Amino acid sequence: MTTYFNNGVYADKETIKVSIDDRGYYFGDGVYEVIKVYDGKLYTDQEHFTRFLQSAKKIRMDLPYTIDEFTGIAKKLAADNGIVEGHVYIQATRGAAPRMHNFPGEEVEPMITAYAIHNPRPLSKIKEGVAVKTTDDIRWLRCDIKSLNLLGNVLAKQEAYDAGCAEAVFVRDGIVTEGSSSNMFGVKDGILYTHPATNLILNGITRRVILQLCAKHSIGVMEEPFTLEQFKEMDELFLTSTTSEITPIVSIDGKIVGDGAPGRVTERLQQVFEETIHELKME
Ligand SMILES: Cc1ncc(COP(=O)(O)O)c(CN[C@@H]2CONC2=O)c1O
Repeated sequence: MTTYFNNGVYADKETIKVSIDDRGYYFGDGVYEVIKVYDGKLYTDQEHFTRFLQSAKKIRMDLPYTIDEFTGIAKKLAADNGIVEGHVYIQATRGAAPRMHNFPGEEVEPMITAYAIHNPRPLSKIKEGVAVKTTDDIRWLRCDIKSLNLLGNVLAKQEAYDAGCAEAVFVRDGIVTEGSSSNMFGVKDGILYTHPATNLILNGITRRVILQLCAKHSIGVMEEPFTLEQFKEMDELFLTSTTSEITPIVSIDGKIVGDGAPGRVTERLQQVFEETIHELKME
């Protein structure tokens, strides 16, 4: 599998050597993106690479390429590896230097790696829905940065898996924020609710597509905080992410959501989301 490694080197993954002094390895000092590939084409790549540069800037790291240059790297990886349905993973760390918390000298360049892999759409989960488990949101207060600092997310996801659930729902001071690797949505009386895009959540690209689709199809939206109690009383729940698309939630902490099947508004959004994928394929 060809992999992108600093300065345009495309090599077999097994041949790439990353320094043990890399700050991503020491501190999680870096940022990342996951870009979906449908029918061999990148989906919402401009939005992902815009966020990639924004995340880097938020941690005071300058990346050496433009959005279009990153898009070119991702397209080449998808093409070189013959990816039809999958995703491109890309990350940038602050580079390799002797371990010290403060930033290394300017001679140390960011270390960028990327690869493209097959990853079929989770169609059964999208159709049937998943169970989720709540957990305290004990993460730092810059969840808006798509950083490599994912220990809080990893522990939450494992806690959900240990309980036989697919995702963890973070609750901070009684308010539902997001999932360990997804955004959270609820539907009550036909109105869509989701946490506002603040420092407490990642402003997901899929989340943005959903809100655009709601505006286009006249589905009311309330981007305001809601309590876990309110979340559990919603008629429908679903989660979104690049890899999960729109996945219905059929139970939360063992409590059945609605009638236990994906809701009407959820399925409508899945339908119009599917149309955006079809439009990409027709380009
Ligand atoms: C904490 C968190 N919130 C929300 C999202 C949804 O964002 P997107 O809609 O932009 O994907 C993700 C996606 N995380 C990526 C998506 O797939 N795997 C990941 O780690 C995430 O990690």
